[in-house]
Amino acid sequence: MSPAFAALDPDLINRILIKDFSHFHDHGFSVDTDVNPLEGHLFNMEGQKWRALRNKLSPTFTSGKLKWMLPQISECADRLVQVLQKETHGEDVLIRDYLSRFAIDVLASCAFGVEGGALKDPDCEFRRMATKIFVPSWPMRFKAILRIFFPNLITRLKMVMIEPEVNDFFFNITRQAFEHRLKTGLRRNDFVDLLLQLKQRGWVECEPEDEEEKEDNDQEGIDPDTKLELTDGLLAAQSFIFLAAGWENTASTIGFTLLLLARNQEAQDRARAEIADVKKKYGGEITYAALKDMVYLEACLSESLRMYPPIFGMVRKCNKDYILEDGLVVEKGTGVFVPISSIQMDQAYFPDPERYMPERFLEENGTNVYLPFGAGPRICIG
Ligand code: HEM
Repeated sequence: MSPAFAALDPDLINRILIKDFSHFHDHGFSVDTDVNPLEGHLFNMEGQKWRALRNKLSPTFTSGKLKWMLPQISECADRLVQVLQKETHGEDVLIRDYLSRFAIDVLASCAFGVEGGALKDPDCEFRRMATKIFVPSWPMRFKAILRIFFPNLITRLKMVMIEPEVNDFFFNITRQAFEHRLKTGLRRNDFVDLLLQLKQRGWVECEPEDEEEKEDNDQEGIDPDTKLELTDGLLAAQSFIFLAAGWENTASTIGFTLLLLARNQEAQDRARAEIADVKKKYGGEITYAALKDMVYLEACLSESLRMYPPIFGMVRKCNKDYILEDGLVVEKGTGVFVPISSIQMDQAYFPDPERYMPERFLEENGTNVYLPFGAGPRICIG
């Protein structure tokens, strides 16, 4: 077993994630993409390869591209409302399940270009396969635990880490989507279109409005010119992480926000009034600009992410000895942990931390202790 180091001081966290990132650029999960091609995604990639892939993928996650995908997201939201109206009959329901079905339909549509169908049929094939990523079989769970304690064993023994059925399902729908679009010329304004652009040209076009969002990730020790072969396997792995990283995080964020608003009538009334006002201003339509105008609703989501961050902590592997201010050395190979939820619930940084106060986020406070999406070059890309 290897030693680990937990960073609790905000300045130190800031140095690890941003200023001295070149010592901590990897998450530290060993993967063998020949055996597990779907594991070759951005989250698992390390060093030069990660840098090269992040440079290629970051233009696919600008607000301009999100605007593109809004019609697909709105369509799923309308379906969610219809299903709730049809199935609930004014009675209590487990909203978390509906949100999970909504999120999977959005991701199926945006990341794979297919209709997930989970809102219509909770047992649809897409949802069954996606569920197996989070609730794997017992042998897969055993291997996942083995990986935590003996990461190298998994790669040395060439163990399969994703159920073959799940691997084939997601690999095939991405390949079929590529083939279909190449044959028919169909464009859907989704992630598949962007991955196809990458496959064909090697880069994704940036709208002029997206220029200022371009990431500047030329970090010390990482060569931005590393060549990366954009195979179908590598591209399918990126749709796969879009699903794996986006599904539960999105459903849980909306779920907790609804719960907190249900418990805080004043905040709920203010959010409802804002939505009604903004809808009126935009002629009853929820456009991208209208969403940007819902500042209180955004503060409600931010406060919910403070209290219940879906990812409670971040991990890093120290890739180059690092000397702390008191002279202590964090040696190369040491695991580093940043506990997001404990910092965000610390009253030194957020007074009265148990209280739901969206107002905290109405003013730009430049805090470096609010980390639900991480920070620095490896911040959540979604
Ligand atoms: C409420 C929703 C979400 C939360 C709270 C969240 C949070 C996070 C966090 C904490 C990290 C780790 C950052 C680090 O290690 O420094 C991360 C990484 C990542 N997230 Fe998200 N995420 C969310 C939604 C999404 C969505 C919708 C996508 C879809 C594309 C996504 C894709 C990723 C990817 C690919 C990474 C790895 C980035 C890299 O290593 O360069 N996330 N996310």
